[in-house]
Amino acid sequence: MAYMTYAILITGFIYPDRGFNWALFWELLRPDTFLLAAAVLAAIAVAFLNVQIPSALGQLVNIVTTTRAPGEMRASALQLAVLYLAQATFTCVYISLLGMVGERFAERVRNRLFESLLRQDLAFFDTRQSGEIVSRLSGDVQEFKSSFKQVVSIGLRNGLQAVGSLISMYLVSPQLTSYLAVAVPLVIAVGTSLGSLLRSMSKDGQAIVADANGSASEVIGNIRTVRAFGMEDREVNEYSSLAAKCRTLYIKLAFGIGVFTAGSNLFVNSLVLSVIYFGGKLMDQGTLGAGNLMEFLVCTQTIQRALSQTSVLFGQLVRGTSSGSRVFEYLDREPIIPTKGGMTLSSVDGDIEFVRVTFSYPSRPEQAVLRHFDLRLKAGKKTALCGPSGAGKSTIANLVERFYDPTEGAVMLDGHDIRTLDPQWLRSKVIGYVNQEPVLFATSVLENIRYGRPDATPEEVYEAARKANAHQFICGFPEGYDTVVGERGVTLSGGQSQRIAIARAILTRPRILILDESSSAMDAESEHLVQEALDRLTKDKTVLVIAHRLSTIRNADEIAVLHGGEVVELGTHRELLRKQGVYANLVKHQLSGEGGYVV
Ligand SMILES: Nc1ncnc2c1ncn2[C@@H]1O[C@H](COP(=O)(O)OP(=O)(O)OP(=O)(O)O)[C@@H](O)[C@H]1O
Repeated sequence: MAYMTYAILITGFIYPDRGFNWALFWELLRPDTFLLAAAVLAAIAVAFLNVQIPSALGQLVNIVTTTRAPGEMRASALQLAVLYLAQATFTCVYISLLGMVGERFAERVRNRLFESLLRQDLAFFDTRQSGEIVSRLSGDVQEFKSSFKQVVSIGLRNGLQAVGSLISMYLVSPQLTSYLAVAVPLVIAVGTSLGSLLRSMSKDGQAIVADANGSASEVIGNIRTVRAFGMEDREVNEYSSLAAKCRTLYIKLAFGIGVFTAGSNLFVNSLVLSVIYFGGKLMDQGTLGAGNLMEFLVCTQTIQRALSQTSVLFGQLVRGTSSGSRVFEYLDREPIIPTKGGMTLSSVDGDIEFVRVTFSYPSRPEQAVLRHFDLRLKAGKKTALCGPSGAGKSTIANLVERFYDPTEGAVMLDGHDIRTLDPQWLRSKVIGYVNQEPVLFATSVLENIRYGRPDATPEEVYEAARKANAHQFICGFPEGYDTVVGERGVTLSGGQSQRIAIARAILTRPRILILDESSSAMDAESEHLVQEALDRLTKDKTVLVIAHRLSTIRNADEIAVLHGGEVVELGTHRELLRKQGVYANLVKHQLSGEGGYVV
C-alpha cells in the first residue's frame, strides 16, 4: 500500500502539463529508438554498477577490518577495480549516445515545427508576433532538448540507482531501511504541490519572454519608423516593463526552486545522520558489521546524491515540459487552407469570377469586408480596382491568391472553384504577385530574381531583368548580379526594388497577375522605367491591379470602383467619366489636388 502511495505521488510530481503531447513526442523519438535503447541500457548498466560498487566496497572493508587475508584482499580489490572501469566505460557510452539522440531529436522537432509554421494560414500570422513564433523555434526547442537529455540521463540513472540502493539497503538491514522509509511520502507530497505551482509559474515566465522577444523584434524590424517618430524612449519603456514582469516572475520561480532544492538536501542529509545514529545502535547490538554499515551509508549517499541531483533536475524538467508544450502547440497544427494538394488544370485562360462572395477576416469575424460581392476579371484583360482606403481592394487580391477562403460564395478560375485547385500550383504557376513595395531577401540580386523559379538559368534571369528594365542598373553595381541586397533591400531605391520584383514575376511566366501599385510617388524617370516594365509584363495576361495612379487606371480595360466592400461603379475610364458619379468625382478631386494619384 505504501508503495502504491509512492507511485501515485511520484507520478503527480513529474507529470508534465496538459499541453504536452506524448503521442507526438514518441513519434518524433521513434527514428532513434535503437540509439535511445542503447543509451538507456548503458545508463541502466551504470546504475547497476553504482549499486554493486558499495557492496563490493563493503566486502573489502569487512576483509580489511577482520581477516586481512592477502589473497582475499587482492581478489576483492580487483573486483572493485573492474567495477570502477566498467562504470567509467558505460558512463562515456551513455552520455555520448544520449547526446546524439538529443541532437537528432531537436533537429527533427525544428524541421517539423518550421514546416508546420510555414504551412499555417495567413490568419494564424495575423494574430501573432513573428518574434514570438521564432522564439518557439529557437529558445523553446533548445530548452526542450536539454531537458530531455538531462531527464533521461540523470533522471533515469539516478532513479534506478535509488531503487537499486534501496533494495541493497533492505538486504543489508531491513530494520534500518524501514526507519528511513517513514519520512519519504510526506516529502513527496509537499514536492508534488510545490512542483505544480512552479510549473505554471515557469510557463507564464516563458510566455512573457516570448512577448518581449516579439515586441523587440518588431521594433528592430521597424527601426526607421521608431526613429522617425522619436519613439526610442517609449519602446525602451515598454520593453523594460515586460522585462521587469519577467524578472519578478523568475525571481519567484528561483525562490521556489531554491526552497525545493534546499528542502530535499536537508531531507537527505538527515537521512545520513539517522543512518549513523541508528546503525551505531544496531552495531552495538551485534546485528550489523562495520562493512555493512559502510555499505549502507554509501547506499544512503547514492540515494542522497540521486535525490539532490533530481531536485536540481526538477527545475529543468519544469522548464522543459512547458517549452515542450509550447513547441507541440504549433508542431502539428493543421491549417484550414492546405498549402498543396488538389486539382491542376492543363491549360489556363485566366478568367476569374467572384460569385456572391461574403468575407470577413478570421481575426475580425464580426466585420464583413465583402458582402455578396460579384466581380468578373476577364481573361487577358486588365481590371483596375480603385476606391478609398479600406474599401477592400487588397482583400480581393488576397482571395484570388487564396490566402483566405470566402465565408460564403466562391472565387472561380475558368469555371472551377479555386478551393478545388492545388494552392501551390495556383500560386507558383498561375498567379504572379507584384507588390510594388516589394520584400527582397538578404541575398544576391540573382537569387532574389529567381526566387519564384529556383531552377532558372542565369541567362533566363538576365533576360527577365532586361525586360524589367533592371539589367542596366544591376550591371552598374560593382558585383553585378552577385550584389547582396540589405535585409529588406534597403540598399536599392524604391524604383529599383520594384523592377527586381517585376523581373521576378516575368521569370515565373504567370497567366494571371496581381499588381499592388505603390501609392508613393517616384521621380518621372523611375516611374517611366517601371511603367514600361509593367506594360511588358502584363501584356495579354489577366491583370488585377490595385491602382493608385491615374495613368494605370486610364489604361485598364475595366475599372471597378469599390466602396465599403461593394462595387459601386464598373466600366471603362470614359464610361465612368460620362456617368459623372463617384469615379468622376474621385478623378476630378485628385487631378486638382495631388496630380495623378487617385487614392
Ligand atoms: N489581415 C487582416 N485582418 C483583419 N482585418 C483586415 C486585414 N486586412 C485588412 N483588414 C480590414 O479589411 C478592410 C479592407 O481592407 P483592405 O486592405 O482590403 O482595403 P484596401 O482597399 O486595400 O485599403 P488600402 O488602399 O488602404 O490598402 C479594412 O477595414 C481592414 O481594416
